[in-house]
Amino acid sequence: MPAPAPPRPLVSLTGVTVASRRTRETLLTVPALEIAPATRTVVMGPSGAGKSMLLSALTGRLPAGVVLDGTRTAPAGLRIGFVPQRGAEALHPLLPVGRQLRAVTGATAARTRQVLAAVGLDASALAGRRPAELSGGQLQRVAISLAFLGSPALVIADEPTSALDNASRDETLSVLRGLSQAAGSALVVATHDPLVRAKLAADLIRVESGRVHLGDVETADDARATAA
Ligand SMILES: Nc1ncnc2c1ncn2[C@@H]1O[C@H](COP(=O)(O)OP(=O)(O)OP(=O)(O)O)[C@@H](O)[C@H]1O
Repeated sequence: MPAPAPPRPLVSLTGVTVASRRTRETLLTVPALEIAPATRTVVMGPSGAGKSMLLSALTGRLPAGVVLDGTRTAPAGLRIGFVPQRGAEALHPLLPVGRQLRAVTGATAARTRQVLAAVGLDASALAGRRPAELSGGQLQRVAISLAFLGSPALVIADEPTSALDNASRDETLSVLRGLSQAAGSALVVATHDPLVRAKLAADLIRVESGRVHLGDVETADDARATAA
């Protein structure tokens, strides 16, 4: 019997470059990259290397002032959830948290309660509280709930733990891993922290000086660090 065909990737980038519209400087080069369903990947690299730009290229939503050349393919209507560095960035500052989760996603109160419970939060305790009344770790878990309430096939997180203490970091990674596994969503996380990769048991993409490398290859940055 022939082996089953591998699942179709959620997003493929082929021969992609992203450049500044004004200066034409190339900011990111992606020879070939595929994100398969239900996989976990971390994107690592020095500050300014192009990690956030790669996340934007994967979503197909680029910041103003840059242009993408090459081929990005993704199924029509691909649902993508996004988790920012600070949960507050995903939330309206004045609306009670429970109400805004339902208003933004259209989810029922029961489903909202269920997803909040999955990240360790009690919906009734949050119902009347605004984002400023929650801790950084709680806000990050609310942002994760918001991302998963939309039933995404792909969740993108940009430095989701860099503003957290170690305990909140571990909790955040544990809920990201647990929810993505339970929902069958692929997870792509940009980070500076090698522990994030270990705790997520994720594949690795390196970005160095705007160029994407797949897997545990030694980059010029690694060679310099080893030589130092
Ligand atoms: N809207 C934009 N227009 C032009 N250049 C940009 C724009 N956004 C980012 N850049 C440039 O693209 C390059 C990559 O930036 P990016 O934010 O992807 O880096 P990063 O690896 O995520 O860095 P950090 O870890 O510090 O967040 C940088 O040189 C940055 O100045």
